[in-house]
Formats: sequence, C-alpha cells, structure tokens
Amino acid sequence: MLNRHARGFFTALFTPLARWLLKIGVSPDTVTILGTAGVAAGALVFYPLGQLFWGTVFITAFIFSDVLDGIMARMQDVKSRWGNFLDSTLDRIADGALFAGVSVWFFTGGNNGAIAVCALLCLVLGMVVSYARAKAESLGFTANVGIAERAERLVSVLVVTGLTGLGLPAVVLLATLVLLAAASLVTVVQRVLSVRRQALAEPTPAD
Ligand SMILES: CCCCCCCC/C=C\CCCCCCCC(=O)OC[C@H](COP(=O)(O)OP(=O)(O)OC[C@H]1O[C@@H](n2ccc(N)nc2=O)[C@H](O)[C@@H]1O)OC(=O)CCCCCCC/C=C\CCCCCCCC
Ligand SMILES: O=P([O-])([O-])O[C@@H]1[C@@H](O)[C@H](O)[C@@H](O)[C@H](O)[C@@H]1O
Ligand SMILES: [Mg+2]
Ligand SMILES: [Mg+2]
Repeated sequence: MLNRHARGFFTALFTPLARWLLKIGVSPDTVTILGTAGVAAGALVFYPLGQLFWGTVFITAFIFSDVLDGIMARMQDVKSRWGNFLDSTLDRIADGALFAGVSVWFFTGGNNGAIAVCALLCLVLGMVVSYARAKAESLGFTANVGIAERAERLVSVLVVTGLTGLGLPAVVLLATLVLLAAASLVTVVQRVLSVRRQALAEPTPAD
C-alpha cells in the first residue's frame, strides 16, 4: 500500500540523483549491491552494539537505493529479468540483516528475549510473505496483495527501532514487532487465498 502511494513521490525525489549517477557511469546493479551492503553493514554492526538510533540513520541512508536502482534501470531502459532477480534477492539479504541485527542486540546486551524472539518471527514471516509472491509469480499467478508488504515492514521497524535508540520505552518496540508479525501472517494468508482463487478460476484441463 505504502509502496503504491509513495512511489510517485520518491521517484520524483530521486530522479535527479538517478540521472547524475547514470551520467557518471554508475550502473543500477552497482547501486543495488552497494545499497544492500550498506543496509546489511549498518544492521549487523550498529544494532548488535546497541546503537539503535545511529544504526537506523545509517541504514536509512542506504535503504532508498532500492528505489534508486529501479528508477535508474527504467531511465536506461534496461529493466531486465536479471535486474529483477538481483533486486529481489538482495532485498532478502537486507531484510534478514535488519531483523537479525535487532534480534542479536536484544538477545545479548539489550537483555530482552521477548523482543529478540519477535524480531526473529518478523524475519521469518517477512521472508514467507516475499516467497509467496515470488513463487506465485513463477507459476504465472499474481500475489501483490497484503497489509504488510515490504515498505510497511521496513518503515515500522526502522522508525520504532530508531526511536527506541532515542529513549522510547522498549515495550513500544515489542508491541510494534508483535503487530508486525501478526500483520505479516495475515499477509501470507491473503496471498495464499489470492492464489487459491486464481487457481480455482483456471479452466480444468480436458482429459
Ligand atoms: C520520527 C521519525 C519519523 C520518520 C518518518 C519517516 C516516514 C517515512 C514515511 C514513509 C516512507 C515511505 C517509504 C515508502 C517508499 C516506497 C517507495 C517505493 O518506490 O517503494 C518501492 C521500493 C523499491 O521496490 P522495488 O525494488 O521492488 O522496485 P524498483 O523501483 O527498484 O523496481 C524494480 C525493478 O527495477 C529493475 N531493476 C532493478 C534493479 C537493478 N539493478 N536492475 C533492474 O533492472 C527490475 O526490472 C526490477 O524488477 O520498495 C521498498 O520497499 C523500499 C522501501 C524503502 C522504505 C524505507 C522506509 C524508511 C522510512 C523511514 C525510516 C525513517 C527512520 C527515521 C528514524 C528516526 C528515528 C528518530
Ligand atoms: O513481497 P514483498 O516482500 O512484500 O515485496 C516485494 C519485495 O520485497 C521484493 O524485493 C520486490 O522485488 C517485489 O517487487 C515486492 O515489492
Ligand atoms: Mg529496487
Ligand atoms: Mg527491491
């Protein structure tokens, strides 16, 4: 939902930067790879040290590379199946690192097992959400539905983790992660039902 509503705004915002990067010879793939490396490094270095605020600032500086790479690819007119594959696969690394970083901190110095476990739950359920869509698309169905798509998952965890680093009580992060895990589970169900409907509507092959 956020994706669909905010895409126009972010496209307008990042188009000048995309144009400049292409002009100096940077490719969309480079942006995809460096952006993922930045997000993963921020999550796996800052968060496990308990630097939740600065970690979030660092990650946020890199996370929009995922918007930028697509704009660059479309400008170059090289929107490719390879680029689609690379973008989606590296998104899983970024997402995994993000929730793993939160989990590691709360299993160790952060001393809050409930948050650590909920972050792990969000990681796993978020991967299933993405997998359901990818598998559906590989079979010729669509599954672009759900209340917790990637933009929602990222915005909620980043904003609340960053604010926790500034002193927001940890219970707010716990509540956010519980809600996010529940919303991710609902999204999995929404996607399964959507594919089920499409499968049932298919003509039965004649024998
Ligand atoms: C108190 C703090 C307040 C902070 C408030 C912040 C509020 C923020 C509010 C809203 C943010 C909303 C963000 C939503 C962004 C959505 C915009 C968008 O376009 O999303 C899409 C992106 C990208 O998706 P995808 O990768 O699938 O699309 P692409 O456009 O890249 O196209 C893919 C195709 O392109 C081709 N291609 C790609 C790559 C390549 N190498 N070659 C190619 O050919 C190919 O054909 C592909 O198929 O989706 C996202 O999900 C990105 C979401 C990012 C959301 C980040 C949100 C961060 C928000 C806030 C963080 C604030 C932290 C502040 C903390 C302060 C604490 C005090
Ligand atoms: O399925 P989901 O995880 O909510 O969202 C997806 C992203 O995570 C994926 O990386 C992208 O390539 C897809 O187009 C889709 O936006
Ligand atoms: Mg992208
Ligand atoms: Mg992406």
